[in-house]
Amino acid sequence: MRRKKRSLPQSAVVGTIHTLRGFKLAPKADVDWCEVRVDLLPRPPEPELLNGVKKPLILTVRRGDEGGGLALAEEVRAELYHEYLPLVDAVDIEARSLSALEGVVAAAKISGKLVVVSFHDFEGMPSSRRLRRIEKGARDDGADIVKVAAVTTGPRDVAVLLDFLDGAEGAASAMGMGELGRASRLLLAKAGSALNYGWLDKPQVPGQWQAEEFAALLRQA
Ligand SMILES: O=C1C[C@@](O)(C(=O)O)C[C@@H](O)[C@@H]1O
Repeated sequence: MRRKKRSLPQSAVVGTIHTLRGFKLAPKADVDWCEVRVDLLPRPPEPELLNGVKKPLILTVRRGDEGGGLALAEEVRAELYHEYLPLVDAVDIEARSLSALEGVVAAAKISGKLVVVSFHDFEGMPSSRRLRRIEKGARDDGADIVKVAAVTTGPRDVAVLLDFLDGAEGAASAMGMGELGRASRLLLAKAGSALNYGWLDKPQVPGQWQAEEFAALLRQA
């Protein structure tokens, strides 16, 4: 598949591919984008598998402490990003890995790929001020889209994510995990979150919708 330069997604539903079966489901799935979680797959996928998805693709290779499945040396992780870069439309890098992977961001920019910079909090909800600082740092380092996923247990947590979207200085994504995860995802996608994740094969994060169900609900919401 030839990869043309993508414009920024708007309220797009992303189906995550984190199992080999995910590659089979993706081509027919009624979603806007797909994400390949190379770190969660049993082995690095063959290029044909990525080409077979036939949808705009995000490449993600997370470290264990970022919610990923890989305990690899940073050079190896960078190599994986470089290897798959021509086959995708965007790369997703966790904010804390930006300095280690600055070469990947540079290569993505040169080849016209979108750069998504993510921040995850699997324990709670950061303050609005902290999220704003993270956004500023990410944009300074080249982020086209800044994405936050954090635990939403009560209305205040959802409000923090809505506020993050509302005050963002460019394209942004926000989503809850846990108790109010699903409810927050519908609301945030409707409120303009650029990328909104759901599972294709099996749940990956507490609070995700099945991706096609999510897309259908959003059309009605
Ligand atoms: O950053 C994200 C968002 C996510 O963690 C979620 O909460 O749906 C799912 C991940 O695969 C993706 O890289």
